[in-house]
Amino acid sequence: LNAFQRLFSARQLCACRRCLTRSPRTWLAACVLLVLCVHYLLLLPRPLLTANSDAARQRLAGSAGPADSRDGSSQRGSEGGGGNSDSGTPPRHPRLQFACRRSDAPEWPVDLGPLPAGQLKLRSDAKILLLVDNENGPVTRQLINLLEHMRLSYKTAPTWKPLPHLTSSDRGRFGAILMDSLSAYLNMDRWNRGLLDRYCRDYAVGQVAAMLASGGGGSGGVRRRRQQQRRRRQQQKLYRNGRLGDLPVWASPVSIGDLINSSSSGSANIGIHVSRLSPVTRLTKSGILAELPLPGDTGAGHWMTFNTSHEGYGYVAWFKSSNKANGDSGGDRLATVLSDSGRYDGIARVIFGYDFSPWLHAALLADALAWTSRGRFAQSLDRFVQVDIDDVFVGPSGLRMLPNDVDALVATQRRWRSRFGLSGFTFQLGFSGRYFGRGNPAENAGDARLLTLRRHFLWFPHMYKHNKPHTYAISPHHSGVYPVHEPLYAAWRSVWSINVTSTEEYPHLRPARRRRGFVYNGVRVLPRETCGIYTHTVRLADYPRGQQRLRQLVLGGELFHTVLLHPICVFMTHMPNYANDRLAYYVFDGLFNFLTCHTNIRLRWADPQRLATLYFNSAHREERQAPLWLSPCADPRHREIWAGPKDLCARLPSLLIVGPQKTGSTALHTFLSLHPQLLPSIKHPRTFEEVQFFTDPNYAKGLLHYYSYFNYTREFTVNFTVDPGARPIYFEKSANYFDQARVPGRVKALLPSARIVAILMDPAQRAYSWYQHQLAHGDPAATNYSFYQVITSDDAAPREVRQLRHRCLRPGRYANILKRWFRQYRPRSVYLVDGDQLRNSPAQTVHRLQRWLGLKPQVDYTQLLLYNKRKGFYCYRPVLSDLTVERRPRCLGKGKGRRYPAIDEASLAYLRTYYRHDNAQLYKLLRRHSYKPPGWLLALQNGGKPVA
Ligand SMILES: Nc1ncnc2c1ncn2[C@@H]1O[C@H](COP(=O)(O)OS(=O)(=O)O)[C@@H](OP(=O)(O)O)[C@H]1O
Repeated sequence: LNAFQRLFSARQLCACRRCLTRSPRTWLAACVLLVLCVHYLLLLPRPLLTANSDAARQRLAGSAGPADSRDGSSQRGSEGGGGNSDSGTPPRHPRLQFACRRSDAPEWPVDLGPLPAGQLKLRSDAKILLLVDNENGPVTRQLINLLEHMRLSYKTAPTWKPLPHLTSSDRGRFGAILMDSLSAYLNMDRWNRGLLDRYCRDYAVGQVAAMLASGGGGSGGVRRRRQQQRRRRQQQKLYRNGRLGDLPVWASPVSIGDLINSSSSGSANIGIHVSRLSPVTRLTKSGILAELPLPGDTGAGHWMTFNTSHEGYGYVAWFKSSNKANGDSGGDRLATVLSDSGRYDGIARVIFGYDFSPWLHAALLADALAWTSRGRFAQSLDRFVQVDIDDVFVGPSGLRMLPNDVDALVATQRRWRSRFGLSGFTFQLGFSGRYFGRGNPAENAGDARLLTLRRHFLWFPHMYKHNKPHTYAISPHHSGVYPVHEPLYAAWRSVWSINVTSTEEYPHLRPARRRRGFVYNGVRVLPRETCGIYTHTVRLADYPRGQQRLRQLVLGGELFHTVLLHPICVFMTHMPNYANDRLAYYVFDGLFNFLTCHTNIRLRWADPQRLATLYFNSAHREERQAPLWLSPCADPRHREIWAGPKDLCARLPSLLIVGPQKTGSTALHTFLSLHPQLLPSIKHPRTFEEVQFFTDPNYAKGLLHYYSYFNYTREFTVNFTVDPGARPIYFEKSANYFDQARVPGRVKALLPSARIVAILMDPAQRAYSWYQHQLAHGDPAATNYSFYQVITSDDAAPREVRQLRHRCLRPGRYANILKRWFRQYRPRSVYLVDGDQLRNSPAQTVHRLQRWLGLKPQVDYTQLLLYNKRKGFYCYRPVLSDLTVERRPRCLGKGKGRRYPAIDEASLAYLRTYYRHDNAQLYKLLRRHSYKPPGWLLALQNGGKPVA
């Protein structure tokens, strides 16, 4: 009836009724017409007729093809009602087709038993321990990528080395153990394996591991080859009888090619069946049949399949070749993902027989982590999706939206709301008024239609004349959003009260998994994701590097991963994606269909205000911080859009003395300042020579704040005539940079080619010096507790004592801290000063440093630094602007080089033990990177005897 009503207008229908009542001949004609219609309807494709039947529902829900063609036809109706009836053209946009199938395999036994109970005393910020056999291997990279996507914190440790500390103060540090290679775990040395298993049992921590048929890939390098050989040997040892070490599981590799060939009807009937009953599946829809080859599969060919008869094990996913269909004997089923509820040895496990490149394994990995951790690492099933359309009026004539495209926009909103549960879904349109009505007549009609239907959408001001304020605004990155265009944020707040926006890191995008939101100047900035379509992607046939790429991106690729693993996704699309081939519908319909077919994800929509509240209040609390300030100097496009002072790039420091505290950093800073080419930062009234920009709360003050420390005229410093080729080097010293975890990344982002100087002195002496410093400042913890009491205090001690202990001990763990810096800077950009040498022979120390910095001219520090008997330290002779040197040396302030009793024996002994492991690590680290270890470290490694 609906179809009839659509085919004929109301007037035609009434006329028809009048005819029917008048003549019997018309009655006859009507009957013939009716018979023809019935006949036609019976010939219609079955899914339409049996939409409620089970089979049809599967096909409709799963296959974007038939479902969408139905939707397409109804949408066609609505589009036709608006624009297409004008032109009479059929819908132009392509549809993304894929098979959505349900498993019909008999269910495999499942482990319904409870997970083992342990003490469950985990630290509240429990991490995942990622045990890797191949640090740079593809599986490790995949795992790290997925963990970053899920924002789960992790610690990587090699399987063949001693395990990291698993507990701290009676609490477990790790909530799950993830491994790139089960065979490496099974071949671990007995002590490590015992320790790990014991930890897992005691703290009810599960294990998730991959077991590859090939034993892990990788090529090149002698070391790499040796590792491969080792792995191969491990595998061979493991397969002697096919049993996986001491687990009651047998494994055998299987080739997908062979499986497909052996199937009677080709690849169509080969797939991975996901259990309907397994307790592991959560994000992944149970009972699906994922077709092979799986989208996202990098195609290594061989899968590892498992077999077990132990009742504690359950099959999460398996192959079943169709030529043995309905094989209730179970002989043709080959498990690819296996779960172990822990009834065998008290440890819950999930084992994967392939890497994590296929989307199914990415989803099952998230499920496995949630299951083995009893929900600790479980994400919500809600996924909020917002779609922005940039520059709705901007585009060359011939590519812009027509009235029917605008109607399709409204119809799509409605369809997504009802079909995908995106209740209230509304497109956000970027208003760029300057370009309104700049197309051909049909396109101008499209622009007009957009305005007529304006209330169907949300709008944000964008680009030219931001005269449509709304509480959500997109940063116009053309005018310099990145790092953050500070005046723009200020204007948003003060003029339009805008407090939410989203942004990309223009012009260098980070991969989706690394994008983070931030709050700046009261504006909450959500990270924006890319969905593979841009202004220039207009037609599917012309999609860059082939349409197959876009297909893969949606069906299990990066875009699928983005929504699968991120609770909140803001996508930026562009006006031409909704005209022409309407690629936006191709992408999002395909994506939503694929997600609803294969996962239990609940698609949601919220307006930007709510979205920002959700994002910053719950899921990403830690992101309520300042943005990461990137250098506007590194890229010409950045420099072009930088709206701040033009000499910023020349003035940003290229040398940083990072501490740690109490190692002589002030002395080094003062001595370096004597050099005419080195220009220190302006003094701060409270922190003196220290800028402390990269630590909180100063970091939030922004780039201009940092710049202000270096914005002075040359007269401020000594006006030497230096080598004409030499340029001034701005530098700063902040001793608290060294051990703050966020600082190396922040420094690298803003000063990518800076040189870093750190001073290493005996950590025991450093800890004691800090205690004396606090004592001199009247710190109650230092006043009321002895040094020994402070450093040996435990978690039951008063808060201020624990804090002091922390500040005494933590910066001395040099190896761990230096590794953080080495992750950002190559060792050749990091100079390490021996603290004892700086104190006892500063001239030689600074000479070496000025050579490393390549300074011209070289300054003779033996003339400038003189030992002062009264002070017991070296003092300096200031250099005057007329190149003369002051006669009377000046010493550092009374807070540097204090007089206090020597450290007591008991404290020293305690600290020697405390730092033993760290010092050994430091020694190795320095050797590995070809540094000469400082004298005190050599002496300690030499059993306390000084080394010549
Ligand atoms: N020439 C000279 N003059 C004075 N002091 C010197 C000098 N060379 C090294 N030292 C040692 O520097 C220690 C202070 O370190 P910092 O400047 O890094 O301290 S701070 O973190 O900036 O507060 C300071 O620590 P204390 O002896 O505990 O006061 C000194 O041991």
